[in-house]
Amino acid sequence: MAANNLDTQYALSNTTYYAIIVAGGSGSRMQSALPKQFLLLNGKPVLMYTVEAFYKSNSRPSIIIVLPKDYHQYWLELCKDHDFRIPHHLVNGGDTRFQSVKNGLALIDNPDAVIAVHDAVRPLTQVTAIDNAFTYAQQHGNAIVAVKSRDSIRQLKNGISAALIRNEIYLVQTPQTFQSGLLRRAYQQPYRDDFTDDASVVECLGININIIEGSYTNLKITFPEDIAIAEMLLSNQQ
Ligand SMILES: Nc1ccn([C@@H]2O[C@H](COP(=O)(O)OP(=O)(O)OP(=O)(O)O)[C@@H](O)[C@H]2O)c(=O)n1
Ligand SMILES: C[C@](O)(CO)[C@H](O)COP(=O)(O)O
Repeated sequence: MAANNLDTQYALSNTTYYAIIVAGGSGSRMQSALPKQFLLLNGKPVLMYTVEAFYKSNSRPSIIIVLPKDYHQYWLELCKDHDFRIPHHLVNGGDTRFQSVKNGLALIDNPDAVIAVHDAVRPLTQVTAIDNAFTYAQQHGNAIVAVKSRDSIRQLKNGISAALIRNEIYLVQTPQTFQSGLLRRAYQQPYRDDFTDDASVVECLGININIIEGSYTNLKITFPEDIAIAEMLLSNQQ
């Protein structure tokens, strides 16, 4: 675990809300030499937009950024270049998103914490979604943001396709927010390939996952074309 050595370093111990921003991936589908969390959107790195959204929220969580271990120095230099001073702590990423979340969790020892896990590569998340997720999880144990499918949905199995009921289908996003004890217990389970998000890990404990309203613009930057879409959406927001 590496600590951020900017003058933004601060103690994690006594806030209730925490955000684990997972930026430990390599972005293979983006096919760029630089991991996508550091790519520029209208001149500013993706990860900075994401951290800013949490910093601007009313919840004002303590922020933990999970980075690939070879990119800590690179990030610190980016922070200096962009005069980025939002307080945060840095942790090494793992080989999977699951392991990266686990590494972030290891930094939090407050049993009363409410923890949001968020993809670094969702820079367009709205502050209201962050606040709603924290508040809902504090009251009900967990909350994930998701949007209803706008397209018709079919499932293809063994060559046979079948329509699914669209109104029952949600597309899951982040933040995904949980009471600390629950998330910690969930991440003690052995890794499985079908753990594609935090909700799937927690659900494995037999817990019902609460869905709250997300936004269609909460894009996950995954493929090269997503950069232009994100830049356009950001320009519209300003
Ligand atoms: N070992 C990993 C893998 C992913 N992530 C993070 O999880 C988020 C969502 O993952 P994804 O979009 O799949 O990112 P990558 O794994 O980097 O992309 P790809 O699957 O295309 O390689 C990203 O912010 C990514 O940095 C992480 O922290 N640690
Ligand atoms: C966590 C997530 O963003 C929810 O939609 C998604 O599951 C990440 O998936 P990926 O395969 O790591 O892109």
